[in-house]
Order: sequence, then structure tokens, then C-alpha cells
Amino acid sequence: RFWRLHKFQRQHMDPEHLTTNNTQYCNLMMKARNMTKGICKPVNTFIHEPKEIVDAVCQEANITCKNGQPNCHQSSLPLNLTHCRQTGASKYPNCQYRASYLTKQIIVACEGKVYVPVHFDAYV
Ligand SMILES: Nc1ncnc2c1ncn2[C@@H]1O[C@H](C(=O)NS(=O)(=O)C[C@H]2[C@@H](O)[C@H](n3ccc(=O)[nH]c3=O)O[C@@H]2CO)[C@@H](O)[C@H]1O
Repeated sequence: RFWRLHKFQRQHMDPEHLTTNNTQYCNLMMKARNMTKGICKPVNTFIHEPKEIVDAVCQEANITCKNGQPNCHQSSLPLNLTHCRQTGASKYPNCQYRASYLTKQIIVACEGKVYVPVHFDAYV
């Protein structure tokens, strides 16, 4: 129940691992966080920052999301990220990923009475 309630945290938050050069990070984490069930999720970004930092992005000015909704926000500072992208050779159920270690500003969509990130829109 926890993970369903907190889909954004499951899919995108990993404060424990600082940006490492571990080529296996994506292969392990995409599986560990349940993004390789039924289909290999093609693209996913993990954010290596404390929860407070990520939640605070929702307090930034509103910008338009990729889907046209007005509830996106861009982080003021660049954040430590690992971007996972499925490799060409990757075939379900053996999902294989390439990891890119980046420090970029993120754009998230926020929702809720407690206004928190619910969707990772992009990094810039
Ligand atoms: N404004 C909104 N307000 C509220 N909710 C909104 C809003 N917009 C969507 N949702 C919802 O979010 C849910 C969702 O899963 N959207 S998703 O586009 O597929 C997520 C992308 C992202 O996970 C990932 N990606 C992508 C790029 C990157 O750099 N890093 C990276 O990780 O790839 C995915 C596909 O691109 C869906 O339920 C939709 O309804």
C-alpha cells in the first residue's frame, strides 16, 4: 500500500545513493523499484536528494507541463540524478539499462492537499 500511495517516491526518489559510476545501478534499481514488471519501463530518472529538497520543488513558480497542465514546477538548483534508459538489446523480461549521471534542474508535476510531486516531467 505504501508504494502505491507513494508512486513518485518509489519510481523517482533515491536519497541513499550518491551519484556513483555504477553501470549496474539502473539494472538493479529499475527492478528493485518494480518498473520491470510486465514491461520494461523505457525511461526513468532517479533523484539523489533528500525528500525535503524534492518536495520543495512544488513551491517554485507554476510552469506548463508537457501534457499542457499548469501544475509543473522547476527546481531552482540543479539536482543529482541518474537517468536510466533501456538499451537497444534489452528484451523483456531481461530489462537492460544504460545509466547517465547528471546534475540538472528537474521539472515535476505536483498535486494534493499536501502539495507534493506526483509525476516526473523532465530534466533541463
Ligand atoms: N501535469 C500532471 N499532473 C499530474 N499528473 C500528471 C501530469 N502529467 C502526467 N501526469 C501523470 O503522471 C503519470 C505518469 O507516469 N506520467 S508519465 O509521463 O508516464 C511519467 C514519465 C516519467 O516517469 C519517465 N521519465 C520521463 C522523462 C525523464 O527525463 N525521466 C523520467 O523518469 O517516463 C515517463 C514517460 O515519459 C501518469 O499517471 C500521468 O497521468
